[in-house]
Order: sequence, then C-alpha cells, then structure tokens
Amino acid sequence: MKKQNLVVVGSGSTYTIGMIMSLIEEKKHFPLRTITFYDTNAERQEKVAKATEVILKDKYPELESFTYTTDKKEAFTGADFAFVQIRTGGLAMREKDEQISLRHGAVGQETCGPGGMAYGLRSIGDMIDVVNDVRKYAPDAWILNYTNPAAIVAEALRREFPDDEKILNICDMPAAIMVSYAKILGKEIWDLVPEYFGLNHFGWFTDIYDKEGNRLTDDIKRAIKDDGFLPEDAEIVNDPSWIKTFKQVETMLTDFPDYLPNTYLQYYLYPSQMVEKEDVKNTRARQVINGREKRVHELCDQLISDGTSENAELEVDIHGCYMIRVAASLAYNTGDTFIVIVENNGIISNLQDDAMVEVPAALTSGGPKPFAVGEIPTFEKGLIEGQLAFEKLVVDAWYEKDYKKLLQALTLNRTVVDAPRARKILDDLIEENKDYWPELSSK
Ligand SMILES: NC(=O)c1ccc[n+]([C@@H]2O[C@H](COP(=O)([O-])OP(=O)(O)OC[C@H]3O[C@@H](n4cnc5c(N)ncnc54)[C@H](O)[C@@H]3O)[C@@H](O)[C@H]2O)c1
Ligand SMILES: O=P(O)(O)OC[C@H]1O[C@H](O[C@H]2[C@H](O)[C@@H](O)[C@@H](O)O[C@@H]2CO)[C@H](O)[C@@H](O)[C@@H]1O
Ligand SMILES: [Mn+2]
Repeated sequence: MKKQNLVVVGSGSTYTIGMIMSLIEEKKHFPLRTITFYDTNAERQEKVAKATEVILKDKYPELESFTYTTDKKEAFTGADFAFVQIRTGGLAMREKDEQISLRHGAVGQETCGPGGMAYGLRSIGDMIDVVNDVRKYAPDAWILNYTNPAAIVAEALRREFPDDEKILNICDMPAAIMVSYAKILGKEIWDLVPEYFGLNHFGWFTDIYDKEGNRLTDDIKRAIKDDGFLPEDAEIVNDPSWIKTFKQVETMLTDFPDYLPNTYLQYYLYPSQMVEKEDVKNTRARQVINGREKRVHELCDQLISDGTSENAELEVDIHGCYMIRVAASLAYNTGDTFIVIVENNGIISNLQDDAMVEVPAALTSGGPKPFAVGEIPTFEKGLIEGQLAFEKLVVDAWYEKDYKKLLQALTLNRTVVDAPRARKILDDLIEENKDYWPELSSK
C-alpha cells in the first residue's frame, strides 16, 4: 500500500486535532508518509501544530515527517492529498452573519439563508486561490474540500475549474446522521448503505440498507417516532444545540414522512420556530467560540505543557474518519460508497444537469461514480429548485459583482422570503463584509 503525503489546509482549524486522531485510528486504511500543515495564520496554526507534534510522537512514530508552514511552495510540493478546511473571516464573521440575520427576524445560521450567502461570498475567492496554489505545486493531488458553505463553494469551483477532475467537495452531516441510525440498529456506520439525494445541507435519505441488502428504513423511522432521535458522534453527543437539532428530525418526519431528512432542513421548513429559539447575544458562533474552540485550545495547551498525550482526552470523530475513508477509497480504488457533492448530469433525472448535488457515489481512483437517483417527487424537487436558484445567484453575484442578484437570492431563500427584509439584511451584510466581499455594482 503506497503511503500518502497529506497537507491539511487551514490547519489551525478547531477540527484538526480530531482529524489527527482519526488519521491515527484509520492508519491501516490510509497510511501516511508525511503530514504537512498549512495556514495563513501562523499563530493559530502553531498552537495546534505543537500539540499535534506531541500526539504524533506518541501515536504515529512510523510517520516520516510532520511539518507546519505558511509557505505555499513548501506546503504543497509533493502532496498526494490536500484536505481543505478554511474559514475566511473566522468565527468572528460567522457571529456577525448570524446576528445580522436574526436582528431582521431571519434564521441566523452558518451555512443557511443570509449567513450562508455572506459566508459563501467570503469563501469563494480564497478557495479559488487555494486550488490554484495547490495545483501549481501538486498538479495531481486530490483536493478534498470541507470548507463551507460547501454548496456555494462547490458551485464556484465547478465554474472556475471545469476540467479539474480531482477536486471533491464533501460534508460530514449525512455521515453524522448515519452514525445515529447505526446506533439505533446496533450496527457500525460502515455497515450501512445509504440512498440519498439533494443539495448540500438540503437533502433526504430515501432508504438505508445493510451490506446484505436488507432494507432498514422502516426500522429507523419507527425508532425515531417511538424513541426520538439523538446525536451519537463523539464531537456532538453532549452538545445541547445539536441535541435540539436532532430532536427536530422527529417533527420533520411526522410532517413529511416519506423520507428521512437531513437535519439542516429544519431551517427551511420551520424558519419562524428557529428564529424564536435563537438569542442574538448567544448565537451558534458564540457557543462555538466559548465551547469547541476554547476546549480545543485548552487541550492543545495541556498537550504542549505535558509533552505527552497520556493524560489528554482525545477522541476520534466522524468528521475526520469520513474524510479519511473517502480519501482511502480514492487512493486505493476500493469503490466504497460515500455521499459526496458532484455535478448532476442526469443523476437526478428531473433536475438541471449543472446542479451540484449531494448523492451516493462509488469512489474509485478514477473519481466518484455516482449512482442514478432517477425522478424525484414534486415537493422535494420544488424545494431543491428554489434553493439551487439561490445558490447559483450567489455565485453569479460574486463573479458579476451584482447587488441585484443578491437581493434576488435572499428573496428566493425560504429563510427570508420578504423582499424589503432581504434588502435590509443585504445592506447590513455589505457594511460588515467590506473587507471580504467584492465591491458590488448598482443597487
Ligand atoms: N463540510 C462539512 O461538513 C464541514 C464540517 C465541519 C466544518 N466545516 C468547515 O471547516 C472549516 C473550518 O472550520 P473551523 O470551525 O474549524 O474554523 P476555524 O476558524 O477554527 O479554522 C479555520 C482555519 O483556516 C485558516 N484559514 C483561513 N483562511 C485561510 C486561507 N486562505 N488559507 C489557509 N488557511 C486559512 C484560519 O487561520 C484557521 O486556522 C469551515 O469552513 C467550516 O465551515 C465543514
Ligand atoms: O455549529 P457547529 O460549528 O458546531 O457545526 C457546524 C457544522 O455542522 C456539521 O458538522 C458537524 C458534524 O456533522 C458532526 O459529525 C461533528 O463532527 O460536528 C460537526 C459540527 O460540530 C456540518 O456538516 C458542517 O458543515 C457545519 O460546519
Ligand atoms: Mn456540512
């Protein structure tokens, strides 16, 4: 098995330590020769890198080298895989997005509605730069992207790099949901075979099977209706916000029983209820700053001062394992099935070809081979087409620097709807995003 050279882009991320633990857990499936960290923020990167050094010394002694750098050439030369997880504007800008939306009575969320639009307009330029930089020094590397909003980023990268067949955008949410299904069924996530369709953070499981072909969908639906639904992945199992989110699946399933929903549909199906639950002074970004970010930084400080990982609480999570299993399937041509984001081209037969859809695909060294979904029903198709138009308008607006298209996008979005409200939100977002968005043409 060829050992891989991995570069983590955005290595100062709050997810990096979990990713490292997952790389250690999964070393049989995805053995590494080298790990390199790349980040634009040297200080943020250094804390995570120094803690990573301690963990790797204890748990990955066979690794040939671990380095961290802010130099692109040094980072990307020789890479086989780039795992990309950047956040342009940081959690501080996420908080602004969420607060502005909420102040105008709309859902304040990282990737949905106005927050998703604002974040998308910040991410696109940096993501295009990252791909160009990786390609300059590692023309054949796989670029696996987690950077959000993945739907908007994927659409922009599709337009910018139409011939690049080694960029793959993925999301861990369907996998995190499957971890909960697996728990209900008394199985492992990797024993389950999903049938799923939609856009990123906007989709449905139509069926779940086991590897022997037994259909388990009704068992899962029954269990959710009888006992409710809870997160089970280590990263979110005790998080009150995620517990609330998973509980909402039961309501969605009662109202719309045909398919098992992605948790993110709560923001589009119950926007008023979501707004009522939120506190503008303590949106999700603030909870993450005081929660995951603080916890990860304290853990790094402890590892660095102890010089050993013996006493540290280190956990493997689905976020890291999912990315790694995807990479292993691409690297070693195993053809395993994962839910990934690809260009439609007839997969969903009654949806436009140029949509970036989230569907199961067999991952081979020749890339993802998605399975046909066929025709989808009117309700889900209608919802998807509205959301897709929103996403495409946002990317149009970034390229064309067009205010009008952003107003159209927000007005179309189910979390906003009202045109005067869309305009107020947009104007406030423009003010706060001066350093990140392109300067927009005429109002
Ligand atoms: N696709 C998914 O399902 C999924 C799941 C979890 C997180 N994410 C995404 O992963 C990303 C990281 O999340 P986080 O909460 O850990 O954020 P974070 O702010 O903690 O980390 C992001 C890191 O990226 C660095 N960075 C910013 N711009 C950069 C650039 N141009 N080049 C290199 N590095 C850069 C920052 O300095 C920071 O260290 C976000 O985009 C988040 O939305 C996606
Ligand atoms: O609000 P946050 O920052 O806690 O989460 C936002 C992200 O939520 C999803 O990722 C989950 C993931 O599904 C779960 O397995 C675990 O690793 O936690 C993550 C969140 O903490 C979503 O898929 C991402 O796109 C969001 O960025
Ligand atoms: Mn996601």
